[in-house]
Amino acid sequence: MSEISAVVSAHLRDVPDFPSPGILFKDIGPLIGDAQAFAAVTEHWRLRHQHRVDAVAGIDARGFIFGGALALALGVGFVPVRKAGKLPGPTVEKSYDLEYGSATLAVQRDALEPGQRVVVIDDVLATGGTARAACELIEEVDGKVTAFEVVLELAALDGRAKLSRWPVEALASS
Ligand SMILES: O=P(O)(O)OC[C@H]1O[C@H](OP(=O)(O)OP(=O)(O)O)[C@H](O)[C@@H]1O
Ligand SMILES: Nc1ncnc2[nH]cnc12
Repeated sequence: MSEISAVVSAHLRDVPDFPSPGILFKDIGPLIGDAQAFAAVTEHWRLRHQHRVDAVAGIDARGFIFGGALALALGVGFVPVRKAGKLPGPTVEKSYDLEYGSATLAVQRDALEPGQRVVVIDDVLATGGTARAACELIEEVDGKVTAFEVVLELAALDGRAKLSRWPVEALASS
């Protein structure tokens, strides 16, 4: 196990039956509550994406926490991929299914300049529905997705199968 994988794994909390019965929820609370662990994640990604991206996109809501920190560390702008109905002005939207429900994501049409390179950030990759919708939205507003980065991958749910068009990196897997 790599050092960053061990740090992440040591700072995640399992919460059974949340938000609905049968779901084993992976809580990132302890990870972002620990300054050193949070910084280690951000620094790991900064080194991987430095000089390779023009913007960071984060997925509502937990992807905002990690993506915002990474954008600051890289010195690039941040693009929020928000739950629908929250962003003003013209948007593009996409509906999708996730492990415990369904939702719609939105991005502002003018969020990027054509061809800008974007790394998409989230906390958990489960079935992959959320991540695919987010990556497709970035492409719809003319961005180029360089990678999808996630803190934790739930490998048994095979979210990667929905993301074959983009490089996928997970800091830890369970
Ligand atoms: O791979 P999937 O099955 O699509 O699930 C992964 C998504 O589920 C969670 O988001 P949620 O919609 O619960 O939003 P939140 O961050 O606001 O809690 C998580 O933060 C991912 O975005
Ligand atoms: N099991 C899980 N834990 C945390 N976030 C999730 N998003 C989708 N499935 C999840």
